[in-house]
Amino acid sequence: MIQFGTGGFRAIIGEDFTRENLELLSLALVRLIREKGKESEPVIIGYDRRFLSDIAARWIVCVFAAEGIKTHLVDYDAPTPLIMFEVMKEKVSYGLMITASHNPAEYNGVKVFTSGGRDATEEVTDEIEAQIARIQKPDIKSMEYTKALECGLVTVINPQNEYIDSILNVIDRESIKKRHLNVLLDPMFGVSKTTLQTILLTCRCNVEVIHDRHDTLFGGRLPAPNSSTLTHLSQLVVQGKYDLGIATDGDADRIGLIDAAGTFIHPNDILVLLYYYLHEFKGWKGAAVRNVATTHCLDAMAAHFGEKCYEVPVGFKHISSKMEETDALIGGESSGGLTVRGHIRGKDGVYAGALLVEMLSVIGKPLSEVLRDIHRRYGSFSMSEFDCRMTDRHKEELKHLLFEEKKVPEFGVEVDRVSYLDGCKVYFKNGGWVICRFSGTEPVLRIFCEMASETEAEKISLVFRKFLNL
Ligand SMILES: O=P(O)(O)OC[C@H]1O[C@H](O)[C@H](O)[C@@H](O)[C@@H]1O
Repeated sequence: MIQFGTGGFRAIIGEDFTRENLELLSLALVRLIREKGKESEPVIIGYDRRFLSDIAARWIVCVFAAEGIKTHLVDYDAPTPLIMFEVMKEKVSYGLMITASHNPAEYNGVKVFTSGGRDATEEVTDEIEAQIARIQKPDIKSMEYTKALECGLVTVINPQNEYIDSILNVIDRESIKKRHLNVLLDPMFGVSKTTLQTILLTCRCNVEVIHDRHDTLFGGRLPAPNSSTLTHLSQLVVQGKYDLGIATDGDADRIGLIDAAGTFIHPNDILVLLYYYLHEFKGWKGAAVRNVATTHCLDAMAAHFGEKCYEVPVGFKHISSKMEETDALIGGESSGGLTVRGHIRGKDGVYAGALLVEMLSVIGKPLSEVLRDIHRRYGSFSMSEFDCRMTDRHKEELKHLLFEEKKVPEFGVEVDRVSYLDGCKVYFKNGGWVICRFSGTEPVLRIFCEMASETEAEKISLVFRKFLNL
């Protein structure tokens, strides 16, 4: 079955990530493209380093070719944001990326992009799902790959230089050059190495890279940059006296950061630091957009700047839409994805990495010190994150309790309101909050809580867990 979640269609290889399903999805998109009258435009296709990604890309372009729709194939493992960039640059309506992003190695998937280089909205993915439901299997045709190339239905393209230059053109290269920073890059066996290393080397940083061989098992780790997966990077940053450690997830749209002291800088803090830097140092004005599970420190900062901060459900497509609607300066999520106005509408770990190096060069202070100043000024915010794997049956039981009976526990803190925008989020009168939601990318339930201190956040999270017997 093909079902789109928070970030595209993701499934276990051989279970639902199969040739048959990918061909179905391709034909569904072909039909949608015809319905929208966009059949004269090429579709941009890219893939990452996961098992079967390159082969899957060929299955897909061959279906498009058989239907007479042209595709432009980036025929090497590339970052997701590079494919989004190409969709934006070529001013086409659709693009596809074969990736399951940060999911475990047994997964693969497809992300769909639309005009401007952004994740397809739910409306678009619903339309694709509806098209899929109407397709009979014998309808599917496929052209031989070499033939598709010969008749110009598939064109192999390489937009890497333009993507790299688009980032180099907006960052402050001269300030970075002056600092001669030592950066340790961890692509987590994924796809950021060439682009991010080239950008940083152009800015005269000394860049060393770890975990860069092609390993479809991602070295046995989850290709998601978080405090537990980046322990090796953190040790090496300290041992090698690097100024910064930068990690990106499997398809390089998310970022993880380790400071010179080996401390993991949470994506919430990355967002806050960047918003502060862009607004106060670069003079780039505008609102911030965050999802329901991201720090409210952004709200406090935005209020102080006389700007707005908008809240949306989890999923970068919602961030992109809100940024478009409000012309916001920055948008991001606590899961490590962010983008800035003027670049692609989707999240970009490569661009975020370059901006963070610029920020470090310009501010010239350790990030932990800048964060301390920020918290002194805008208040103290501490987040506790809890993930729990669950079966479909257990999920249904909890859904009933939370969303039909609408029950929440007694937290012992005054409640301001409860929202069901995405999951169940309880806002407290003291500015803290707790959210309980089912992931749209993995079979897990997430409970995130933000309070003024870590102890309080843990305490509230525990109340929710006990209430749900987790
Ligand atoms: O919490 P989840 O539903 O698993 O989503 C976690 C993240 O997954 C993907 O990376 C999406 O692109 C993000 O927008 C989302 O924040």
